[in-house]
Amino acid sequence: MSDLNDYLVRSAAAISATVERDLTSEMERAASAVVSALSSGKALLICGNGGSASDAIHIAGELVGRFLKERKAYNVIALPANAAVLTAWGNDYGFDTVFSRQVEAHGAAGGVLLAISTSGNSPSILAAAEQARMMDMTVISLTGDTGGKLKPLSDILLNVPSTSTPIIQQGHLCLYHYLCEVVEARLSNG
Ligand SMILES: O=C(CO)[C@@H](O)[C@H](O)[C@H](O)[C@H](O)COP(=O)(O)O
Repeated sequence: MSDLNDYLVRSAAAISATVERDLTSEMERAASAVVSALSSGKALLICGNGGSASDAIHIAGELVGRFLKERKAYNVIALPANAAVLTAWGNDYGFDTVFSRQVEAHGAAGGVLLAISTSGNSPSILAAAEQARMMDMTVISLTGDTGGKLKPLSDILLNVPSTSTPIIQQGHLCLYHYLCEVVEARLSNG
């Protein structure tokens, strides 16, 4: 088998393992929390580092703009997208609180934080989840196999059964595209 096909087989295996884990009920709870927040004027805030920062921005693009349907804009903010806040706060106070500071700014009780971390152990993500919990927000986490230190800070854990960062990220893409589809369908039919 070529290296490419081997990579594709390993990627598909992680998706199959996610099917076997059966995250159906967790995904239903996640979609309900997001629909409830957005329909009551609360924000969905999303954070992640590196590739997961790109994922956060990707999700905000789908939900502020459009995914599959023409409909109103939704109140969704990708916290890694604000370079001025990241650099000012990170430079002056340290990187670990760059997302928690923004949760404090934009979050509210009844809102949702979607925390994306393949390891589940990134300090900036843990601090954001702690801040969201303090503010009575729902914390939905996209992680790798164990959920790491983020698991006990999460109300809903969507964990892809792999320990490879890029392969976990590929699983996250499937999960959050599905979440966008369900949220958009429910909000635009409501
Ligand atoms: O995209 C990749 C690897 O695929 C990297 O940029 C990766 O996201 C970074 O190393 C992150 O800092 C990893 O953080 P986390 O997923 O463990 O929270």
